[in-house]
Amino acid sequence: MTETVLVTGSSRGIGRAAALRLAQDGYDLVLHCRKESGQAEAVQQEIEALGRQARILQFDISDREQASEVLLADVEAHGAYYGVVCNAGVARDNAFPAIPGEDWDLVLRTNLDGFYNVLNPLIMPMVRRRKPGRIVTLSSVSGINGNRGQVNYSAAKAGIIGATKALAVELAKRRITVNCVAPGLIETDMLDDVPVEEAMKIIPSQRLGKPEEVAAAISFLMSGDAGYITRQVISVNGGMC
Ligand SMILES: NC(=O)c1ccc[n+]([C@@H]2O[C@H](COP(=O)([O-])OP(=O)(O)OC[C@H]3O[C@@H](n4cnc5c(N)ncnc54)[C@H](O)[C@@H]3O)[C@@H](O)[C@H]2O)c1
Ligand SMILES: CC(C)C1=CC=C(C(=O)O)[C@@H](O)[C@H]1O
Repeated sequence: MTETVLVTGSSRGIGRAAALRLAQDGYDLVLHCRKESGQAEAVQQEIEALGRQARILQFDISDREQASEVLLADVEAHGAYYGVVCNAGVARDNAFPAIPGEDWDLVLRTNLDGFYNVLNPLIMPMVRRRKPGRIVTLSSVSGINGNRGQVNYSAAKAGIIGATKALAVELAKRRITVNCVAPGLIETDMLDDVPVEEAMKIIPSQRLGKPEEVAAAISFLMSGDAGYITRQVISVNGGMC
């Protein structure tokens, strides 16, 4: 039977690339978007053209009730997932004294609370499958190193690493691995406001990464070959440290 993987925020960027790569790997997909269903439908069509199935869920990952309701209804209708990629995320950059409270809350509620809101309803159905499973979260070089202008984002992304490692310990004996991918600067809409020429000075590879290069790491962690890898953070960042 074909296994199913949920990728949050899969209408564009890294999430889209991950969904397409996982479809090429042979999984059926549960795509997810907050509201822009046109882009998600385009990804759905690309996946169906690859011969795999894809359905689309819509919810705001910072909305605990909505996330739980939509996810539990999908699991009830189609069964528990083999894999989950917690990819959706936002940044609202500013020097710390200038971060308004609402941008602190938005970034923490989306990136860090999103971990709980998406995974909490899904874990017990995955455990009850009594089969191997895979969870991959998305942190950032900012979560590992801390980054100027990203105190809110760095806090949330560091929190994701801690949460990922702790959940990995809880689920290891259930054969469910939990790992994190930490990208550096990747060519997506998220970089629209980032001064890329400045950033280039700190990237040894001297180029931005491609969403497909992050998707390749996610693909490996999702695979059967990665069954003995858990509680790890894999950086995809051109050598930034
Ligand atoms: N692009 C980079 O350089 C970079 C670097 C490190 C980490 N990341 C991380 O990778 C992940 C993907 O980023 P990307 O570069 O593809 O960005 P992106 O902005 O292109 O995509 C982010 C996706 O998340 C969705 N999303 C955001 N908030 C949401 C919410 N509240 N509810 C539902 N969906 C929501 C967006 O709609 C979008 O589809 C993010 O977690 C990001 O923090 C990106
Ligand atoms: C280092 C800096 C230019 C940077 C790191 C990580 C990002 C991310 O989206 O995770 C970027 O926003 C960027 O600020």
